[in-house]
Amino acid sequence: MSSSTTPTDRKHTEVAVGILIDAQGRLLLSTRPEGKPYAGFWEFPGGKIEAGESVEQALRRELHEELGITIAAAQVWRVTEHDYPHALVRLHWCKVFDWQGEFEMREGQAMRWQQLPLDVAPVLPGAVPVLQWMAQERGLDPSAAQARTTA
Ligand SMILES: Nc1nc2c([nH]c(=O)n2[C@H]2C[C@H](O)[C@@H](COP(=O)(O)OP(=O)(O)OP(=O)(O)O)O2)c(=O)[nH]1
Repeated sequence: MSSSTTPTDRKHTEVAVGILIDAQGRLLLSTRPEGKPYAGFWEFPGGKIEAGESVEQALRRELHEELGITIAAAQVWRVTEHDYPHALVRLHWCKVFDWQGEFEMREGQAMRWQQLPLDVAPVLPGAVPVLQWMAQERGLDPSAAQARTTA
């Protein structure tokens, strides 16, 4: 019998992620703040779901904390998983079309509104499938969703 830890032994970290889409169909990406794993990588805004929170509540809290905006209703669109060395994450992706307030980068992150294919890189690996689905929805080649350059 092996006592090693198999991937199924790891507990998922539940994460709420917002795909903010503006009137021109652009997507909001921001950089991961210093001090976090993958600092400087581009990601969609969001964060860990706390005990007792729904995905929507967690997303509303995180976007307020990180960006200073208040979102209207948000429904889960897709759920994905990614196994990082630092955590096994389950990502609950919500498209968000309505929000109130002015954007403020409260964690010192950079932010860009992006069309596909992106012109920022590198992107957090756990966000790649979602970029491919978004590209597919727009009739673009999914493999070209990310920037060709490496930043
Ligand atoms: N926000 C966000 N997280 C993502 C994306 N893709 C992806 O794999 N993740 C992963 C990275 C992290 O392991 C996890 C989010 O955790 P986090 O550390 O950013 O969350 P948090 O702000 O609540 O962190 P904390 O400092 O409060 O602990 O989800 C994405 O596009 N956006």
